[in-house]
Amino acid sequence: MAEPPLLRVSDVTVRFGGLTALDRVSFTAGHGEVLGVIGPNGAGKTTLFNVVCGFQQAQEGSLRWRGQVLRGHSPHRLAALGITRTLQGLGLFGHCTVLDNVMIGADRHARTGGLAGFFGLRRTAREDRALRERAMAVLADLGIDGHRDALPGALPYGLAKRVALARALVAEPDLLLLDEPAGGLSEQDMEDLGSRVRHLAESMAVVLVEHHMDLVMKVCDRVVVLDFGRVIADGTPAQVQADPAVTEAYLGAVPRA
Ligand SMILES: Nc1ncnc2c1ncn2[C@@H]1O[C@H](COP(=O)(O)OP(=O)(O)OP(=O)(O)O)[C@@H](O)[C@H]1O
Repeated sequence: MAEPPLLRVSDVTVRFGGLTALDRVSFTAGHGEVLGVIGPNGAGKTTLFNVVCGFQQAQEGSLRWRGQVLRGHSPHRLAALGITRTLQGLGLFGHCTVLDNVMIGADRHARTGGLAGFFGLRRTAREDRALRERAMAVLADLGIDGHRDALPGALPYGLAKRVALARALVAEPDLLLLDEPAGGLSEQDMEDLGSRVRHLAESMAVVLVEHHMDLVMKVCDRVVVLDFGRVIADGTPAQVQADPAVTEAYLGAVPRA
């Protein structure tokens, strides 16, 4: 029997009062795949990201991870499942060094997770050393190991974004969720991000919620397009670009805004 996709989102509906932010949204994300989620302002992208992360509960529908329904899905259980995320902006601890920020992301592997793991309360010296080595390896892979002792605020934005990515990668996820990773990046940083995401997809699935169309079209294997909370297209970049419903959603967004 065929393996189930890593993540299956089925008929997810989220309402805020009278407003339906997500309307029976379904899609899958599979190993080795970069899936883009796009849509005009207010289409439901952030809400969808929040549902997958467990920040937001869906009123209807389900999430399946490796074929199993996720119940009581919450953000602090994500890394243990093998799912990590970067948020819009940085989300880093300003008073912690780059290395400590990255080590915080590793609770999937540390024996003690969360804050206890972070403060080293019950982590053994050996676990701590292994975690430090893994964090340093991820920093080196992203070309920022030279900044391990810096505070994130002292780094240029593009490098600080890489720290946020390193923190998501140190837990060695099977699914990486990126919420607007290109926001605030220079052209060059965006190029680097694009090749990095392609490289990452060799060992995991990546879901990319993004406004920068060039990046999405260049990097994604498949693109899901939302409009008014509904999936209006799901296909390759070429297919969604040629889809009149997608063009209309984006053109229609101008007077709507
Ligand atoms: N907590 C909330 N309470 C009420 N309405 C909300 C809430 N969060 C989102 N919405 C509404 O749900 C809809 C979808 O919003 P969402 O932020 O998910 O869209 P988006 O595609 O991420 O938009 P953008 O591209 O502008 O970030 C919008 O109409 C928004 O105003």
